[in-house]
Amino acid sequence: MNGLLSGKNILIMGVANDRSIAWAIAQSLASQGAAIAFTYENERVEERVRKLAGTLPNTVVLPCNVTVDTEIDSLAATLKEQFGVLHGLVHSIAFAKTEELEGLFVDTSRDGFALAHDISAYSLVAVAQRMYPLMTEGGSIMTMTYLGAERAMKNYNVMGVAKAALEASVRYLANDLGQFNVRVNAISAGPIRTLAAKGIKDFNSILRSVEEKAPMRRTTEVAEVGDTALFLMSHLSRGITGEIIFVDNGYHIVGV
Ligand SMILES: NC(=O)c1ccc[n+]([C@@H]2O[C@H](COP(=O)([O-])OP(=O)(O)OC[C@H]3O[C@@H](n4cnc5c(N)ncnc54)[C@H](O)[C@@H]3O)[C@@H](O)[C@H]2O)c1
Repeated sequence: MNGLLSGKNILIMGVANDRSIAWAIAQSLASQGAAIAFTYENERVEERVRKLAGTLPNTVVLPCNVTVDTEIDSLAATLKEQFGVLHGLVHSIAFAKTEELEGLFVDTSRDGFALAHDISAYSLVAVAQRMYPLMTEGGSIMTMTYLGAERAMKNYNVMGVAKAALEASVRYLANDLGQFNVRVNAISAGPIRTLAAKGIKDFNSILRSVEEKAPMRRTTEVAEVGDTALFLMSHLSRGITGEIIFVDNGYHIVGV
């Protein structure tokens, strides 16, 4: 097959089920010929991830809980063995305690703040650190963020602060890794009903407000994010790094 990503090896982290944004990204990348390595967080999701990966050609499935450095080390070693060269990394991982995603941000606990930042922001740095040395032919790294990084949004709370750290990390990583021909960007997606979104209180009212106010008058479809990820992973975006690209049907540009 001669696609935009033929001959490219891409690591996708963050598939939990067929609603995961990472899964939509995988489908877009596979449609253009990418060979994909998937990771799963733990045994609870392993079976589901293996089943999904099995529906695409050229895939491998490996474990990686991003809070454990040794698991990221083993992942890098296995990828080096299996792929030799890596061309892309998709980071689509976040977590905060449910109780921190409602009520007031001012009530955030020390533990909850640290955990949300560890999994949702630091993990990008931890993974990029071990993967860029495998990108010997140049590479593209991307992560997933949300408007709550820039605006104080009801119930998003500590996750918004973690996303702000993630977006700043994108810029610092981009500045570091450009010299190795590695680009680092983020997609800021509009709200999409996924497992992670279930944790956010009143998610339905957020979707309704987007339908009313977004210039395109509709919510974000997961395939729209997948196709932008395809652009970011391909040579078509070779001049873009350190950028946050909104895929939200224009919602973020609208005032009252
Ligand atoms: N759904 C939305 O509305 C929306 C909007 C903008 C950004 N995002 C972001 O998109 C990304 C993907 O979320 P999603 O909506 O597809 O939900 P999802 O629940 O399908 O994906 C979240 C993933 O994070 C993984 N994860 C959590 N803790 C982990 C750990 N310790 N180690 C390894 N993996 C871990 C989970 O296994 C899961 O695969 C997240 O960063 C999320 O914040 C989501």
